[in-house]
Amino acid sequence: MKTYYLDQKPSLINKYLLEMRDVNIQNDRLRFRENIVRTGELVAYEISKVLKYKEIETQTPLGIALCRKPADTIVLSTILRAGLPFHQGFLNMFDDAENAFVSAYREYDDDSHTDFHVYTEYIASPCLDDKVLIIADPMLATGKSMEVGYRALLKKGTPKEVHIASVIASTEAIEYLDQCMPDNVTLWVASVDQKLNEHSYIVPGLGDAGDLAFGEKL
Ligand SMILES: O=P(O)(O)OC[C@H]1O[C@H](OP(=O)(O)OP(=O)(O)O)[C@H](O)[C@@H]1O
Ligand SMILES: O=c1cc[nH]c(=O)[nH]1
Ligand SMILES: [Mg+2]
Repeated sequence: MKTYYLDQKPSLINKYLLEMRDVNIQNDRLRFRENIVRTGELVAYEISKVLKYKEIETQTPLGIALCRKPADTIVLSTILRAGLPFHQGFLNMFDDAENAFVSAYREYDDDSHTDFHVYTEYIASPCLDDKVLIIADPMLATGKSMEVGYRALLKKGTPKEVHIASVIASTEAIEYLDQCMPDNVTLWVASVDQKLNEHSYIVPGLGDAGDLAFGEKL
């Protein structure tokens, strides 16, 4: 699985990551969501550089200009709920894309909140046959939500190319996805952290992305 690490080069992604991680800044929910949106926009721009384009002659007021646009239909998909602002960032850039939504949630096996299974309940997706599928989820901790979401989406068709995008991924999640995803999948991560804690949260990470964006859930 080809993987791009986007914080390795200087860009504003680094500043947005700092603000999302900082315990004194991240509790401003409006800023937290906006930083995820903005990171989504920048990751989408990076992905846009590897897509195929077709040439189109377009009429300007003064003549014909040869322009280009993405050749394939793009489907933006996300995993509810933390994925919503990240998805919005992608949609700001790929404004005429089709869209898909999958829910995934952890169900812990006991009160210690260590072992869990990931279930998916809801899916709304267009046909994915021969399209470019981008799956955006800000956090890849164990990688299981992404795997479950990806498998649920594949019931809606066979994309020609798949891009997985995340804000923070653990090394474990990258290794996990590397062994369970096929060759036509490319991973784009803003940043990588080495550790997971006993609850499978990324350390240092940023905490719970869904709660920071939308508030705590029961
Ligand atoms: O790689 P994993 O170990 O599967 O963990 C990552 C998942 O955790 C977060 O969602 P969460 O389960 O917190 O749900 P939420 O979006 O409703 O907060 C995140 O958005 C991923 O979907
Ligand atoms: O670190 C993590 C792991 C799962 N979900 C999150 O929001 N953060
Ligand atoms: Mg959460």
